[in-house]
Amino acid sequence: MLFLQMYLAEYFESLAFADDFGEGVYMGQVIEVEMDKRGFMKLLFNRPEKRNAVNYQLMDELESILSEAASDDEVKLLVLTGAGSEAFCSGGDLREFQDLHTEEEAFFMLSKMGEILYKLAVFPKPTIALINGSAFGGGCEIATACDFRLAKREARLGFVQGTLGITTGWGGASLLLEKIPEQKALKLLLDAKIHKAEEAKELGFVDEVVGEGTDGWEWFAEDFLRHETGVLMAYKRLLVHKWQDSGLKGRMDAEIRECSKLWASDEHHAAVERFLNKKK
Ligand SMILES: CC[C@@H](C(=O)O)C(=O)SCCNC(=O)CCNC(=O)[C@H](O)C(C)(C)COP(=O)(O)OP(=O)(O)OC[C@H]1O[C@@H](n2cnc3c(N)ncnc32)[C@H](O)[C@@H]1OP(=O)(O)O
Repeated sequence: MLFLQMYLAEYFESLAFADDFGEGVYMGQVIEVEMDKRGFMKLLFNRPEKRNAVNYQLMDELESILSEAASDDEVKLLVLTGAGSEAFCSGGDLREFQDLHTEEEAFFMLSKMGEILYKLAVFPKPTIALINGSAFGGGCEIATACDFRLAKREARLGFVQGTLGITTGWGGASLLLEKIPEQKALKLLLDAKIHKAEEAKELGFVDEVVGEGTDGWEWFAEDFLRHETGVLMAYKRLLVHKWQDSGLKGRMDAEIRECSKLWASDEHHAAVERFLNKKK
C-alpha cells in the first residue's frame, strides 16, 4: 500500500509539466506523454518490443493520465499512438494474462480495462487514434473508443478476437456499433479478418489514411485546435449525453461478461498457447 502511494505521488508530480502549458515530455514506464503548447497531448504506448500490448501497468498509467488530462484546461485534444513503426497496439498482453483461467479471473481484468475504455470514450475533449502500425484485438477497441481514427497507409487492423475463441473483451463492440453502420460493424467483428488501412476506411472505421510523418494528423486536428476548449467540450458533451441516455455503459458491461465466459473455454486457452509458443 505504501509502495503504491509513493508510486502515485511520484507519478503525478512528474506529470506536473502539463501545468506549465509549455511543450514537455513525461516518460512513464509504458506510456510516454508529449504536451504541445498548441493544446494537444500525445500519448505514446511505449512497449514496442511487445507490439505495445496492454498489460496492467499500461492500464494504470492510461487511467491516471486520462483523469489528469480531463481536468487540465490546457489540454484541448488527445492523440493516442504507438511507439515504433510496427504497432499501434496488439491488444491485451496474452503472456501477462495467460494465468487468468476462470470466468471471474478474466472478468476482473476485462472490466478493469472496460472502465478505462469507457473513460476514454467519454473523455470531455476530442480524441484521435493515430494508428501507426498493427492494431489488433483490443488495439482496435482502443482506437474505436477514440472519436477519430487516422491510419498510416501501411497499418493493418483487425478485430481478431474470434480467432482466439473470444469476443471483444473491453466493450469495444458496443462502441463500434455506435460509430459505424451496424452491418459493417458486424462484418468486422464476425469475420475477425485483418484489413489494410484503405479497406478500413471504406468500411468507415478509419476516417483518413495518412502518409509518413506527423503532418497528416496535425492537418486533421488543426481546425479543432483553432477553437476555444469550451466549444470542443460542449460538442463532446452532446455525444456523451446521447450515450448516457442510450445506456452505452450497461451494454459494454454485458459485452465484457460475454467475453469472460468465452475466456474460460478450452478453445481460448489453446489458441493463446499456440500464439505464445509460435516459432519464428
Ligand atoms: C485481452 C483482451 C482482448 C480483447 O479484449 O480484445 C485482446 O486484445 S486479445 C489479443 C488480441 N491480439 C492478438 O491476437 C495479436 C497478437 N499479436 C500478433 O498477432 C502479432 O504479434 C502482431 C501484432 C501481428 C505483430 O507481429 P510481428 O511484427 O511479426 O511481431 P511478433 O509476433 O514477433 O511479436 C513481437 C513480440 O511481441 C509479442 N506480442 C505481440 N502481441 C502480443 C500480445 N497481444 N500479447 C503479448 N505479447 C505480444 C510477441 O509475443 C513477441 O514477443 P517475443 O516472442 O518475446 O519477442
